[in-house]
Amino acid sequence: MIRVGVLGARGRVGVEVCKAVEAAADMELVAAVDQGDDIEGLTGAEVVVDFTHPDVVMKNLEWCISHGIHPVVGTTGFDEERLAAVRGWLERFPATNCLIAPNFGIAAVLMMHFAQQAARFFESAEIVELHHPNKADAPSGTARRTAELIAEARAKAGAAPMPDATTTGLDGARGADVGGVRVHAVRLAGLIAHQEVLLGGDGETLTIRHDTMNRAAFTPGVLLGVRRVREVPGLTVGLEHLLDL
Ligand SMILES: NC(=O)C1=CN([C@@H]2O[C@H](COP(=O)(O)OP(=O)(O)OC[C@H]3O[C@@H](n4cnc5c(N)ncnc54)[C@H](OP(=O)(O)O)[C@@H]3O)[C@@H](O)[C@H]2O)C=CC1
Ligand SMILES: O=C(O)C1=N[C@H](C(=O)O)C[C@H](O)C1
Repeated sequence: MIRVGVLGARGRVGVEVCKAVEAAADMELVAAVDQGDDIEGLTGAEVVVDFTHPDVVMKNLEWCISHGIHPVVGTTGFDEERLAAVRGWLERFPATNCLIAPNFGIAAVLMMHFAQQAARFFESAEIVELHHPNKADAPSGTARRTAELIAEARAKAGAAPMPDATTTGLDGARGADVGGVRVHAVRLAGLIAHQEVLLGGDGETLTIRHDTMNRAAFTPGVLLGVRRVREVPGLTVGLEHLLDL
């Protein structure tokens, strides 16, 4: 039995993660911790799943790693500086590993993978992410990661800058620039989590769309991470590394 703790246990995703861990035959939910609870309650867990908030996740990770607990992290807001800090903590505690995934949905991981594969065949690529209005961050971690993957694929292929003759207009109208890829964030009541990757070329376009219908959709990926994190040394970023893509 894997002893699992959950941070953000009363949150939208945390609730689903607790249910999934409790239903898994090879796991035991030993601690469910949320805002105002004592993090020391996680002592005794082998793996901790974190779905909290970008403002608190770094403190949580430092605590878990320094206590020899392997974190599986869904919380977003990671940039290179944050990832470097996590790598530094893991170097000090080399028996501890960490998985950070901007999206634990299997279909979302495939969407990112397909976008990366397609990127080099098109002149233009833009991303539209659409989420519920209670989301803390913009753009989404998924959109930011997708843009990075597209930018990497374009650079590797020696692609020219994307055509864009815009010189005037309202600030923000062209979205955020992530490595040269424009990312547009929609926040709309009724939505959960969705993304379109728009690719355009000579006389044709390709749209890759992903839709999350409920938050239980993240749990098979989270359980996979919990099962595998102890075997994958150091820091792993992205669930794709645990899938045979
Ligand atoms: N990687 C993935 O597949 C996915 C990632 N996410 C990301 O996960 C994060 C959480 O999303 P979501 O569940 O919608 O958010 P919620 O706000 O619904 O849940 C977060 C929970 O964490 C609690 N919390 C805040 N600070 C702490 C703390 N220091 N210790 C313990 N608990 C704390 C919050 O309490 P309170 O409300 O009182 O502050 C809340 O109950 C976001 O960054 C989101 O982008 C979401 C979906 C999928
Ligand atoms: O906050 C959310 O809801 C989600 N956050 C993650 C992100 O920022 O990419 C994953 C998914 O989009 C849902």
